[in-house]
Amino acid sequence: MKNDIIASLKNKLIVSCQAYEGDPLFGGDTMAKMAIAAEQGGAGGIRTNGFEDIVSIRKVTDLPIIGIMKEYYSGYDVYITPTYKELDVLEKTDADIIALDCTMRDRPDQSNVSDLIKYIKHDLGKLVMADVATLEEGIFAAENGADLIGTTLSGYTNDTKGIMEPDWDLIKDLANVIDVPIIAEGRINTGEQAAKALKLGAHAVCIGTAITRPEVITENIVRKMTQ
Ligand SMILES: CC(=O)N[C@H](C=O)[C@@H](O)[C@H](O)[C@H](O)COP(=O)(O)O
Repeated sequence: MKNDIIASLKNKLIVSCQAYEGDPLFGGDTMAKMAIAAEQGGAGGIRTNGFEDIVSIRKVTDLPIIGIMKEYYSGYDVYITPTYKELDVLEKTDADIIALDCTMRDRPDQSNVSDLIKYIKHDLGKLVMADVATLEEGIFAAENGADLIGTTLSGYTNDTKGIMEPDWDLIKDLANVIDVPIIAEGRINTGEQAAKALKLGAHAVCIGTAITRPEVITENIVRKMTQ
């Protein structure tokens, strides 16, 4: 069953359906509609944030769901499923896969990546997607049992800040070095880029902003029109 879920994602597009409080599309109802639209368009999986959105999306699709819970703790940079507290919320959902920050940065509850991965796999019985920013973090997460490795955090840590394109080198290096399937994620905005990620060895591609954040898509177009 678990292997089937991973196999079903091969060469597929995962659409990240996320909106924050204050965003025009915020809410479980709109995120569920986004997920339906993604499925109609041929997506093979959904990534989404928080209890309400996961539950709302599960009601409308059988596609594999990657669930995260973003929580911001003062004094800490880790915010994608940072502590056991968020895992205990995600446990109550039907997300198939739980994604979490697997960088080496300090976590608010002093937990560590290795124990968190074990907890998700063995105690919660769910698949683990490790969101990383570097090759070393990807290798560490794979060695510690992660089922999928995502390039999600490249460009968003002190070490990797300033990368504006998808991190092609990271996608390629992870795919070459690690047996665990790689999800190419972060700043992939076109079909051509998604196809390139697969060619570099990614198992699947996850796209958010370019599909599900119309305010950002609009802003980018308007900016180009006024340049
Ligand atoms: C760094 C971070 O917090 N990434 C988040 C992870 O869930 C989301 O905000 C991104 O939208 C997602 O990774 C997809 O990336 P993009 O939106 O670039 O296609």
